[in-house]
Amino acid sequence: MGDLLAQTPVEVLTPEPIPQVWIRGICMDSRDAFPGCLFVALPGITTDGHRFIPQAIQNGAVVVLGTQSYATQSWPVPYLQVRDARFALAYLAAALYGFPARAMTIIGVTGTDGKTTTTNLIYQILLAAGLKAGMISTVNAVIGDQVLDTGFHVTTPEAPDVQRYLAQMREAGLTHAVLEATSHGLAQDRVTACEFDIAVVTNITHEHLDYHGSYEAYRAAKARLFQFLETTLPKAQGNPRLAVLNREDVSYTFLNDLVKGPKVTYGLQPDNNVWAEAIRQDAEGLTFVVHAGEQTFPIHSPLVGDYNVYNILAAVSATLLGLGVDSEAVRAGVAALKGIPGRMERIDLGQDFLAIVDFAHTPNALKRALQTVRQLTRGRIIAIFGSAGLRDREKRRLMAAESARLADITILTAEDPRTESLEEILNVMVRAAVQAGAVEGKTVFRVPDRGEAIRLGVQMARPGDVVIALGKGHEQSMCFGTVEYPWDDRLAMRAALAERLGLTGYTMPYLPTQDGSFS
Ligand SMILES: CC(=O)N[C@H]1[C@@H](OP(=O)(O)OP(=O)(O)OC[C@H]2O[C@@H](n3ccc(=O)[nH]c3=O)[C@H](O)[C@@H]2O)O[C@H](CO)[C@@H](O)[C@@H]1O[C@H](C)C(=O)N[C@@H](C)C(=O)N[C@H](CCC(=O)O)C(=O)O
Ligand SMILES: Nc1ncnc2c1ncn2[C@@H]1O[C@H](COP(=O)(O)OP(=O)(O)OP(=O)(O)O)[C@@H](O)[C@H]1O
Repeated sequence: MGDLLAQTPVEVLTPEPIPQVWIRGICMDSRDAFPGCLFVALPGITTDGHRFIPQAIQNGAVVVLGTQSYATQSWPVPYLQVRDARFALAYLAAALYGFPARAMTIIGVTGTDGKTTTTNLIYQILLAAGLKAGMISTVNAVIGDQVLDTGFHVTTPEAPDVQRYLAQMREAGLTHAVLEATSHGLAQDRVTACEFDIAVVTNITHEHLDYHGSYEAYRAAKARLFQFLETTLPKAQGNPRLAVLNREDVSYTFLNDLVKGPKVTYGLQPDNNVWAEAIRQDAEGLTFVVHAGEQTFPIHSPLVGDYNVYNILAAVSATLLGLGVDSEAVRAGVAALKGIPGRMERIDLGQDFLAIVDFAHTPNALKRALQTVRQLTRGRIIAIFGSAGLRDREKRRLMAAESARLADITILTAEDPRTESLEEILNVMVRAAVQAGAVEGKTVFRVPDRGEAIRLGVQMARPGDVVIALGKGHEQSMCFGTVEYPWDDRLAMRAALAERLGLTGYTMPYLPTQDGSFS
């Protein structure tokens, strides 16, 4: 334990000498504690990990680390007091795995919307350049040939998992890793000690203000990714240190002032290091000309949504300018990303209108998604979405109002209400839609059951319309109360389309709202 701590900047406040205990692993949840582990007690939002020290010891923890005063602790195993348990957890996990990030080039991607897409674009470009790359993103972690499911709801895994994935990548001989870093992940030190070489921001708009308290605090959490660039240690393979900033985003001035080291900007204007012109969007995707430093080349992406131009420019900045990847590999990598599950994913059972499932769950993403589908149709847009319980409350109003302005018909429904009242969430949203000009029963509808809502949207569709279900994307469950029910918007959309078309073999997934047991 002492050897491990000596490799980290963690300061132990307990006056006794650090015990020479061999630890077999680190755990932060007493329920997962195992013989020989170090238990890190985290002060949480709902409870406090210190309360579970007895259970962790019972399950086999041989050392405990926490922030409560050592003077008040009396346990049969050593207790180490530190100032910041999450910071200590991250560094100790990195040390336990031999600081895997130091052996690789690490690219971090943060932002409100577009992280997964940009992470995947960078990953594909690295592969096209012949580099051995891995990736940790919302949808999965890819380590060589292995694809690991990172869970339903957490995008950036906990620090011990991040370090374990990185160690697996190093062992598999990978040289590059792309990490999606959420604001929660950054604020909770899940990616601290990841030795970032390149930091990329997509945009910083409105999201998670419930957790962070204010836009400024949310932005500060995202900015940590750029601060990490300053602390990355020299690597044998060199440090391609670079900050990649979106000059056309509201975060730009703040981040530009903060970043003192090398940086590049991207955007649509020619005053950027990387910029785009001659953008064309059709059903086949996006085509445009990229200017990157001294180079100019055409690019085609099968992705739908003009906001993806920004995601692609961010990926070009990180790879071509940051890592010296050539433009052919950039073009091949961008072309290789055909789509991401649940992002502008088309569901086609032969109907005469477009049916789409998208993951937009912020006001900005919803706006961009609806603007995109407007370009794909001369018909009407029927938008179906809700807003999660126990998460940012302010965005409910903003999203409903945005849809009232941009869609022809808005159907408001359940989206992970958790322990909040679904009825109250919908009341707030309907009110905001009406204030923005929608008419209840005519252009805005309240349908608590998500399957019914999708069914209604599909039934209302006329030839040439777009029916778009937003907010759940690739996700595989929906939370009512404290129970996760299996749910997939894509299955629900297929079932609703099949009903309309008279096809058999498709079933609407069950949700508790279907029998009125949860409203
Ligand atoms: C809101 C939030 O960020 N919650 C995180 C937070 O939980 P918390 O503070 O409520 O923890 P707590 O329940 O009070 O427990 C405190 C400590 O006691 C421990 N405990 C608890 C019970 C017990 O019996 N034994 C025990 O040891 C817990 O493991 C924890 O270490 O600390 C936990 C431990 O680090 C995280 O797992 C948990 O993430 C939960 C799973 C979560 O839902 N997070 C979401 C909001 C999240 O992180 N999302 C982001 C953003 C996604 C996006 O941008 O779209 C993400 O990166 O996925
Ligand atoms: N650059 C962008 N600007 C605005 N909206 C975007 C952008 N890129 C993607 N989106 C929208 O955001 C949705 C989610 O995209 P993506 O998964 O790439 O973002 P994310 O930041 O990883 O989201 P999350 O943090 O929730 O995992 C997409 O379905 C699309 O509607």
